[in-house]
Amino acid sequence: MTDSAIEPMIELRNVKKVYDKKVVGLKKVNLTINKGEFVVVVGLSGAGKSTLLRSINRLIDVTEGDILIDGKSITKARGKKLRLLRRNIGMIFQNFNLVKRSSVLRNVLAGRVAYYPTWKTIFNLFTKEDKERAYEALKQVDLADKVYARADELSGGQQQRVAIARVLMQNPKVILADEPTASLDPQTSLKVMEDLKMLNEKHGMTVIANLHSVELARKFGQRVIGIRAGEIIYDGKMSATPESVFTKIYNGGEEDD
Ligand SMILES: Nc1ncnc2c1ncn2[C@@H]1O[C@H](COP(=O)(O)OP(=O)(O)OP(=O)(O)O)[C@@H](O)[C@H]1O
Repeated sequence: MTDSAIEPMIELRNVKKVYDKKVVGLKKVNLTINKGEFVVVVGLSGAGKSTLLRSINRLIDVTEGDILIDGKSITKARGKKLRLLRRNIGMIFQNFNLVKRSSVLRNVLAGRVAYYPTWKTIFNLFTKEDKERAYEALKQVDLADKVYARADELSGGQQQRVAIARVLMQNPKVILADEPTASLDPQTSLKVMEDLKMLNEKHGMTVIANLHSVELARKFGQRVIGIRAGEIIYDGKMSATPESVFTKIYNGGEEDD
């Protein structure tokens, strides 16, 4: 992206999250993520990485502050407005979140539910065009041959790539990936990250990924955000980030777990 094309996609303004009136998840976070960025978030367990991602699509409500998605406040949105904003945000979870007893095709089509009235999705009335799109999405993650398989017949890495095809069907502006490779082996993790990179580069989606692996963070992130105890303690271009930053984020005086 050229500098002239820099536009904010996600803006957090003084965002604070306190759980049960006592546990601090995020402390007055101010952050802007621009359109088309691939951002990795790193930090110890309990630092607040999931809280950050879950606040952005309002899986959890923040205690204070405001979050804007492409200029619109998700914090204040209700009803239809909230549904439309959420349609612009895709999620990838550590545990894939597939309907395990359903077919791969059905799972990928689920990416379109926000575009249909509920009764149509209950009766599985997806258009022929969407079924073709689902097949195309599966092709892009190299799983076209699994279209009629049951989701739970697939390996963990394949299931995560079905989740990526589902996000492709949803066609959001933003993807939030919460530890997408935590339950996968190193080689499969690499493939999943390559697919996320494809969504970013080929489809222009803005990606924020929480990662435990510094190696994967280094390889795929253009920008790195370090979080400790609910605060952003580092934010910079990956290419300009020395190893010492990671050492500090992971060994900076916080107890692990
Ligand atoms: N639902 C909840 N209720 C109460 N406290 C919570 C809840 N979710 C998270 N917390 C607390 O908020 C803080 C931040 O947790 P969060 O899950 O965001 O961290 P994380 O960096 O994503 O960690 P991990 O890598 O282990 O998922 C922690 O102290 C955690 O115990």
